Amino acid sequence: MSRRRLDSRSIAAGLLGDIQTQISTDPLDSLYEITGELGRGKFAVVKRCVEKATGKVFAAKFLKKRRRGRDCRAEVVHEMAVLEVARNNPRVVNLHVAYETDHDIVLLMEYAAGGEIFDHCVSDELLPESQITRLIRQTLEGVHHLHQCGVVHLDLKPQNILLTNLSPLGDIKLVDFGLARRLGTAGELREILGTPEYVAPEILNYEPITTATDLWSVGVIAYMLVTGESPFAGDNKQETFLNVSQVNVDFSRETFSLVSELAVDFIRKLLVKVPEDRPSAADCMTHPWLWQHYPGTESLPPTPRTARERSGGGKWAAPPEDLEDKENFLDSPHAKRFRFREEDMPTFGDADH
Ligand SMILES: Nc1ncnc2c1ncn2[C@@H]1O[C@H](COP(=O)(O)OP(=O)(O)OP(=O)(O)O)[C@@H](O)[C@H]1O
Repeated sequence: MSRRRLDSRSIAAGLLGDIQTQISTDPLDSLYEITGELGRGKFAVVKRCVEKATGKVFAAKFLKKRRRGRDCRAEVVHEMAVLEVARNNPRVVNLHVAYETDHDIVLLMEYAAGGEIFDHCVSDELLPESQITRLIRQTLEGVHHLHQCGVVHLDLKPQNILLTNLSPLGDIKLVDFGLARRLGTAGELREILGTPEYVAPEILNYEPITTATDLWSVGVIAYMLVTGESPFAGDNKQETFLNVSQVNVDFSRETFSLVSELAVDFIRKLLVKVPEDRPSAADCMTHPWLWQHYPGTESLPPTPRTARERSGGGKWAAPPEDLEDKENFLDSPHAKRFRFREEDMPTFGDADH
């Protein structure tokens, strides 16, 4: 399987251009002090940055304006625009201000002090499911918000889900909107390539990209958090792509020996090849796995009383302000039930470890 190259037409598709945030050309170091590096990617480096006047810490993402000899300012502005679209959602990292230097645009963002959830996927000691379900719920809240705004993230992976605090474990913040795209503005979106291990089959098959593409990634992330393994990682890129396109995933008892059946059920429903068969973020929020450890609901399945079946791609109503408020969410007449068959359901209580 060969890796497709992005052409300028596909890159342009779905890019946002309007931003409200002023880009200052004043020297950054007059107001801020850089105190270390937090991470780096292909075209950006993220540094820890302290506001001199207040001592407040920010994450400064230095994005290269020229990449591979090409002017990429539009891509950087797009990343800012997506952050603005999602602004004020507690699950999405907040953009504070922006600066411009000769080579970079610098985005000063809210600092997530707890690091990446990736660290908890590769740690010897995995998180308890009660914490994992909380993090997945919050991730779904963020993803749901983006989808409500008509935006798909397209690069969801454990390295792009950060934590506000390490100990006690904080809340999640979604970062890195470089590959995010607006749906439905520039025709069909097909050609975006994320990280091989996390990329959905429709991307490899050059099929339309939809919100369901992000839900595949949520399935991969949940798999990694509960097992500590990457479900599709092969010995090389080709093998990884083959594993993804064949949905070659290990659900053996050995791998899942310490994992609840509800977790397996949740992940199985997301790692399906046909995007239309995956539950939406709102569907996922009603899956019983996510609520079995929720305070006061131990062993109780959620009861979406007025749930309606998914109606071929119909729109979701806005979720309640705080999706952690399970009562509101599930009692909403618009809440849609996760599409599991009754006979698929394990007995509650049996599954909890
Ligand atoms: N707001 C933040 N607070 C703390 N750390 C951050 C923040 N934003 C980013 N980082 C760290 O920097 C890393 C790289 O950030 P980001 O993914 O946005 O850069 P990128 O260059 O777009 O990466 P890639 O090329 O992998 O897509 C993150 O994985 C994270 O570890």
